[in-house]
Amino acid sequence: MPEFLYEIEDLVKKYDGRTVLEIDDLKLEGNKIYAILGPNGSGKSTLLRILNLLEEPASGRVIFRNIDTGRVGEGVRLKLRRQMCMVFQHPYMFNTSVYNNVVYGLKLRGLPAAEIRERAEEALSFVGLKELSRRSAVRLSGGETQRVALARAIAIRPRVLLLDEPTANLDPDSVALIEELIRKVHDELQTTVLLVTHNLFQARRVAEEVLLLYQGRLVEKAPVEEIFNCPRSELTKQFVTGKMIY
Ligand SMILES: Nc1ncnc2c1ncn2[C@@H]1O[C@H](COP(=O)(O)OP(=O)(O)OP(=O)(O)O)[C@@H](O)[C@H]1O
Repeated sequence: MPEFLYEIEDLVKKYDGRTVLEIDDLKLEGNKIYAILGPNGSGKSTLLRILNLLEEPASGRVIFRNIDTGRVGEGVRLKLRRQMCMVFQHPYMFNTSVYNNVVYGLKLRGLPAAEIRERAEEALSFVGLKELSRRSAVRLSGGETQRVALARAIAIRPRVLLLDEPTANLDPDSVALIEELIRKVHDELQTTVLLVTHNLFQARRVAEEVLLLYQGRLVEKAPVEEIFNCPRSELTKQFVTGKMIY
């Protein structure tokens, strides 16, 4: 087992020549829940996409489980990507049943039919939606849609779950349910979770460690209690106390 799940070294990401992310050193452990916080445009989603190997940095290294992802071919990269799963704020649902949406990634991976069925049923039970399996996935509430997206991700049994604002625009009950599921995925399936959120309270409730980004830089990375109670950086202090204007 590698000591770190991810190691980032001297990473620079640019869009149209403009640097949007610059992280010198970041190490993430396996089997933890991390929240990624920061103002709009601070690079949270970009960091998530880079960790998901969806995008490559302009320079620097992204090491996943001791493998330098910039030095491998497409085949290995795909294998690494299949250990990760990203869930978006507005997950895309195929216009078919909930069940068919959950089995999609499993079919893509060519798993045997019996295992596909077993995993899909297990995942739908996990998120408490077994009774909705035959329903149309495009006619669900926002909270149900997120739970189907989580079931679809869980069925793949990823090592890392990357969540980009999964509860934005949900009502408080749905938010509570999704947060409970995030913890359950971590506790019962030993999945590492990286959660991008604007909700400071959510970070406090769910995360074990917090990363604060500001203008593309990693300002602070610390256990959740430290970030909220005794942050080292003045910027973090301003951010968590709501005094940062942005
Ligand atoms: N595909 C792209 N092309 C050009 N610029 C981009 C692209 N994606 C992001 N950016 C820019 O990169 C910077 C970081 O964006 P990013 O979406 O990662 O921030 P964020 O912290 O997730 O923001 P938010 O909280 O608003 O979602 C922003 O200035 C954004 O405009």
